[in-house]
Amino acid sequence: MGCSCSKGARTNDTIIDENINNVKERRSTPYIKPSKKRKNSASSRIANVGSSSDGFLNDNDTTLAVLIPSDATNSTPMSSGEVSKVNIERKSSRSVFQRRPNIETNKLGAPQQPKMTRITSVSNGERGAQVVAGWPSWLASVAGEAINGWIPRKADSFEKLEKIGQGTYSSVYKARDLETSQIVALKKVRFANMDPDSVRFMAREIIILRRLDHPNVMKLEGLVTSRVSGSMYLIFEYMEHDLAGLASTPGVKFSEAQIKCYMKQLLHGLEHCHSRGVLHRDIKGSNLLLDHNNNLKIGDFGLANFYGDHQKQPLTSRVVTLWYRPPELLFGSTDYGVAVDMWSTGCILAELFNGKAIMPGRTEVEQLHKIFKLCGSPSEEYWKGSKLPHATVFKPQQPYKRCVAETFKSLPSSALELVEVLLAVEPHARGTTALALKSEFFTTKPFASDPSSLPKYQPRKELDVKLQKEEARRKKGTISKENEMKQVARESKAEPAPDANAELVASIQKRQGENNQTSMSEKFNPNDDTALKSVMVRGSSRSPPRKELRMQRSFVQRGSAQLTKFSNSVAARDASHFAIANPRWFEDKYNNKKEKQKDGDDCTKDKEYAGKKNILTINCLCYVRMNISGPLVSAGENLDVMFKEHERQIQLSCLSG
Ligand SMILES: Nc1ncnc2c1ncn2[C@@H]1O[C@H](COP(=O)(O)OP(=O)(O)OP(=O)(O)O)[C@@H](O)[C@H]1O
Repeated sequence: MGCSCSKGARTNDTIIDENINNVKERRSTPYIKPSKKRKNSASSRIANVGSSSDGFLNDNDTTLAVLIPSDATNSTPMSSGEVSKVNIERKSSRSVFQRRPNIETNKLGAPQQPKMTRITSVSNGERGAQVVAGWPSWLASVAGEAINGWIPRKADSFEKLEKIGQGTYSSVYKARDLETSQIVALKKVRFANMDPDSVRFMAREIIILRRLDHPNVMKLEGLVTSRVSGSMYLIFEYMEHDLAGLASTPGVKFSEAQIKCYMKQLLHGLEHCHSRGVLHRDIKGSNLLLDHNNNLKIGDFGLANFYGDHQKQPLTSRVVTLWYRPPELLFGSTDYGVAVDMWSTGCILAELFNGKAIMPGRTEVEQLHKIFKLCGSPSEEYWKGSKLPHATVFKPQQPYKRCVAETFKSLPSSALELVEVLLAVEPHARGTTALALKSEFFTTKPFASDPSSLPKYQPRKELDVKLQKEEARRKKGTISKENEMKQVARESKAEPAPDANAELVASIQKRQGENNQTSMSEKFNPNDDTALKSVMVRGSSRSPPRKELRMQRSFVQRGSAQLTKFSNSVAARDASHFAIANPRWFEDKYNNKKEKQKDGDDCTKDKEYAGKKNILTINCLCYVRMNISGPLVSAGENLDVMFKEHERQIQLSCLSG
């Protein structure tokens, strides 16, 4: 899915056709008029309760309509030719409450890859109906498809209990559904001035979530929105844990059967996503949520997108958290498939046995180096056949030898075998979820445990929130040194590197590069506190070494031309300081036509989103310094020398810190 400002001359009607032809409505609950109450589903109830005391209703939410996923009972499939017509015609009479036709199937009954879905404006008639249903017009006009067929739930039918997570563009609250007494998670999405691009971005997440229906995929239960406040809540089942948090809990050690249990669920969930034409593109432990019975659900579809043969637009390569990012994305591939999720899955499998992340790179260059050192460099044929934008720059003069088996010799052989497959440097060799599920890892003893037979763990979310608050206070300098050390000791040992964090700096640099072809040394003043402030190396509380930026700076000077082309920097949370210190980035971010044309809409949106991730994410408990790096040599220079030098610089800067 791209966005409505994408290329091509397709009409809205065509777009609606595609969407309707390919969307399977997950809800089977018939639409119930708001005056009726339903008893069984959190998502299909309409409350009539008064205001909650926690302010949930205080920001104009008293006027909110509560949104309820709905379906009409009439769902007769129709030919694609009919769909558009009927859809357009029906919208006035049946408005938004019609059930969506099922996803198309091929002759064998297998679901066909959905065509690329575009978020698009709906017509006035449909929008009008959506507004009547309780949706704010700003939402209906931009994200009609995302809300189509659903009606709002009222905010006052939920009692907010506490904040349990802070995402990049969202806050997540634990809340009680007052109609069912069920505990749910409410993900509040903010929109800056109801900015259409961010609304579309959120809409893509909703459309994707609505297309998925599997026990191992987080289910979107419904939506709550405000006519006026510019925020919206996604309702999810409440999950007590996430895999990264659990794995890093002191005293928690997973057995082989337990790891199999989690991996099996992850692969089943992914299999479902892939079969529906969805790539997750951010598989990592913290996005794998677990309920109290150890049922795993893949969450956070904020970076997910559709893929497949129909996918004509390039996808962005700037997705997936760095530690879990496959080499083809680091090479700049914009035409990729399920293999990206398979790579991340391989990283998680090895990590669960290893007890810590296996390739914790801090820059994209370092990440690639770690990949080459562990998994070997790609074959000659791969390089020859590769049209990847950055491949020639990164081709080492001497191939790197693979040493996965030596590195993970302590793993059970069937696990190692699967790791070997999933961490193949060449994407086609990673196989599919189905193949992985048939591997010996799952078919030999000890078999995967039943989730409910696993130990029940103490919920950690509340603790995590406390830790985040402490961390925030610490950053403000209000926590004593002693407490700080305690804090560091509690930090997760396998906390991933900042999310898709190259994008922010890349965007900044790109924009700066386009406007001002000067070297980065002028852009990053090593004495500038905005770039250096509050930097903490993971697991250490020492202050940021200024040297690093200086060294990186001189590095950059050599390769500045390349750097403006594709910065591979890894910015930590502190990128936010930099971003904030560069307001022009904000001004430019939606106006850079050049970038849009070049990268396609998906790329642009994802970069913007990833940029936002850097700005807003504060839930990670670990911090790394901002490394300004990237392709530091011009094509033709010796890559091995570059890697060595890069590593030396990082080591030096760590030592000098
Ligand atoms: N259903 C849920 N139950 C409990 N906690 C949840 C649930 N969904 C999300 N969370 C928590 O809220 C936090 C943010 O959620 P999510 O990852 O969906 O948002 P995001 O803005 O995309 O975040 P990120 O920047 O980490 O990718 C996570 O740390 C997660 O643990």
